[in-house]
Amino acid sequence: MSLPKQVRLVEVGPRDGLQNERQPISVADKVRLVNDLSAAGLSHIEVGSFVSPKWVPQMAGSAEVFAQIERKAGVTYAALTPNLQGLEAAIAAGVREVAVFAAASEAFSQKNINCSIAESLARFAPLLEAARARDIRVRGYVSCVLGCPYEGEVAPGKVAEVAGELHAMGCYEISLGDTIGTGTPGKARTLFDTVARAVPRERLAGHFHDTYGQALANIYASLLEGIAVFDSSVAGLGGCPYAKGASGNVASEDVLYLLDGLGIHTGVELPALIAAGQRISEVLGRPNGSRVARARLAQ
Ligand SMILES: CC(C)(COP(=O)([O-])OP(=O)([O-])OC[C@H]1O[C@@H](n2cnc3c(N)ncnc32)[C@H](O)[C@@H]1OP(=O)([O-])[O-])[C@@H](O)C(=O)NCCC(=O)NCCSC(=O)C[C@@](C)(O)CC(=O)[O-]
Repeated sequence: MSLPKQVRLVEVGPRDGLQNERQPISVADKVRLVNDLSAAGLSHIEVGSFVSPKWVPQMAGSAEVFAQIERKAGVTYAALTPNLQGLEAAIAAGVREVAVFAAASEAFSQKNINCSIAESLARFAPLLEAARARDIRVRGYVSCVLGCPYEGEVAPGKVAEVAGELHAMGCYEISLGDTIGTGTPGKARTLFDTVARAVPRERLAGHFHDTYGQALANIYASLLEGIAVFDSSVAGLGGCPYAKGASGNVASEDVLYLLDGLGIHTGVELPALIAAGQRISEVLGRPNGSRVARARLAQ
């Protein structure tokens, strides 16, 4: 299969990137990050989550962040919602696109959202129905697609089953999450090849964490499978609070450098993205997790 000419980057830094941070991050800093990202040309930004504040305290101020961001035309500002309560809160905050999140591993599902995979899908059904009635788009995630921190290997067929159900329920796109970053390129290809039998390829996205340094290789392998949507996190921020050892998502700057090098259009400007990542890294007092940013900033 030939490489896609265009890729949509879904920036998950403000949500997946910051959700695990224990130190307080001001609403102003979160708003600045989102605005910096849209200014860099990102057209799809996950701004926050409407989940239980007891489970993920860092996302508690998401409504305030949504109230204060500058909304650029043509940019999707999305939020994670685990249930109807989250959807209602998101709608009240002016959100027009939400994401539900399931897993391909029972143990991870229990740890992350306190229910089985089947219960989570049953919980998402009324959410999708309510969202459809109010013209809210819903994206779906499947976690642990290339390994689970509690169960180990995960069968591609199980991922296909969960992804297929989310798609059948009405999720317009399914993002496959290598939550703990254990995937390798051959496995990523087999995964997409398998899941594409249940969900059309153009409805699939890749969400790779870089824990084992395989994320860019996995993205390249996925491009070869015809996947043209990738989630990434500026400065490589983040990790899931319910996946011990999950480091940040692959850095958006590094993915952009790869795609620019392949001549694949994204609409995102590397210098502005590097500046956004460096700024939030300084706010957090962390080294910048993007290799490309570090190299460019050292020049
Ligand atoms: C799903 C629940 C709520 C179940 O949690 P539960 O305790 O089973 O829920 P419950 O329905 O029994 O409610 C318990 C309390 O939570 C409240 N509650 C209930 N729902 C909400 C809501 N939406 N917003 C705010 N509050 C809520 C509810 O009102 C109640 O409050 P109380 O009466 O005790 O004061 C909980 O487990 C939860 O919030 N989990 C979120 C976990 C999370 O956000 N994980 C990180 C995101 S997933 C991820 O990072 C992976 C991904 C997507 O990036 C892809 C990848 O890399 O794999």
